[in-house]
Amino acid sequence: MSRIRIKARIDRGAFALDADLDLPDHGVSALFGHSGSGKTTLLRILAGLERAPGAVIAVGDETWQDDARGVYVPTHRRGIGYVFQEASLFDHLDVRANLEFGLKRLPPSARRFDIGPVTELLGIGHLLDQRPATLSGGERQRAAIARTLLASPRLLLMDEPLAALDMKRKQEILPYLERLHDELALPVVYVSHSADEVARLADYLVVLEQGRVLASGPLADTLARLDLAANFEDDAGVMIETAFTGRDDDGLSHLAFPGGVLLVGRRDAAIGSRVRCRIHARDVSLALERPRGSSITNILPAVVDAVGPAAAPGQVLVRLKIGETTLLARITERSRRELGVEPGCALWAQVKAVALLA
Ligand SMILES: Nc1ncnc2c1ncn2[C@@H]1O[C@H](COP(=O)(O)OP(=O)(O)OP(=O)(O)O)[C@@H](O)[C@H]1O
Repeated sequence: MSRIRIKARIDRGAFALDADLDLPDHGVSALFGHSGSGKTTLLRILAGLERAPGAVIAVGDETWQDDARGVYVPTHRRGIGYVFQEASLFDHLDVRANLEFGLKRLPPSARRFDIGPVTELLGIGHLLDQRPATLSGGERQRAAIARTLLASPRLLLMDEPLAALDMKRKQEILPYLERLHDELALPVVYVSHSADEVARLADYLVVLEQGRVLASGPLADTLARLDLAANFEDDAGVMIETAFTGRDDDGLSHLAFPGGVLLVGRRDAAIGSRVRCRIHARDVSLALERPRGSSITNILPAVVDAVGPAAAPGQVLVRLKIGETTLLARITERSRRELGVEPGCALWAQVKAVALLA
C-alpha cells in the first residue's frame, strides 16, 4: 500500500525534532501533541516550507526530498493544499472569485474537483457573492478549505484549522470536515492539540512530545494505550466504532460493537450505519457487582486488562476488555485498592456518557 514517509531531524538548540514516520496515504492522519511538541514543524517539513537537512520525504511513489540522492521538490510542485488556523482569503474578491483563483490556474485536465460539488460539500453555495469580511469565522474557514480543495491538491495539510474559532463555530464546521473525510479520496494530515477533535476526525494518530514520536498507529488502538493516557490528560478515553441496529419504542437507539451494545439517545440513522462513539475515561466507573437501582443505562460486564497511572495525582486508569473492545476507566487509586482492581478481575463498567461523533 502506498504510504507517506517522513524521516526528518532538525536541531534548533532549545528544540530538536527527530521523527521517522510512515503514515497511510488515505484518510486523516492526526499529529497530536502539546504546544511546542513539533507538530507545525513536521507539517512544514512535509510541505517543503522548512528544510530539514538529510530528510527523506515521500508520498506514494513520489519522492519530495531525499538529500542523499540530491532530490528536493519545491513546495509549489508538491501538490499540497495547506489550511491554516486563520483562513487566508483575498479580501478584495468575493467568495466565488476566491474559489476560482486556484481553479483557473490549473489546466482542466488537472482539476480533480469542481466548484459545484465543493461548495455543496462545504455548505457555502449561498455565500458566493459575498466578500470574506462579511462572513463569520466558520464560513471564512469553510471558504478557505474550498479554495484549497479547488487547487486539486494531492495531499491536504491542516494546521489547527479550528483553533481560531469559538466552540459554537467549531461545532458548526466539524460536520463539514467529517464530510471531507468521508467523501473525498484525499489524504489529510491534520495537526491538533485537541484529543476530542482527533477522536472525531482522524483514522490514524501520531502523538508527539518534545519533538519525538511517542506513538504512531490506528486511531482506536492508540487512544486506548495506557502509556499515552497522560498525554491526553482529562480527555483520555477511547473511540469505538459501532453500528446502529435499531431503536426501542421509548427512543433509545442501539449501537452494537464487538462485545456488546450501547444504548444512546434517539438517533435517526439507517440500520447498519456506522457511528463513532467517544467514551472518556472520566465517564466510566467500576463496580464489583452489577449495580441495582442505578439511573445509568449502560452497564457492561468487563474484564480488567491493565492498570496504569492517570495524569492527575491519586488517580489511575483501568483498561478494560468488553469482548474484543477496549474501554478506559478513570478511578481513584483508593478505589482501585479497596475494590482490589487487578488485571484479570471481572467487574461492571458503568458508562455515564457516550458522545456520538458521526
Ligand atoms: N522558525 C523557528 N525558529 C526557531 N524555533 C522555532 C521556529 N518555529 C518554531 N520554533 C520552536 O520549535 C518548537 C516546535 O514548534 P512547533 O510550532 O513545531 O510546535 P507545535 O507543536 O506546532 O506547537 P503549537 O501547538 O503551539 O503550534 C517550539 O519550541 C518553537 O518555539
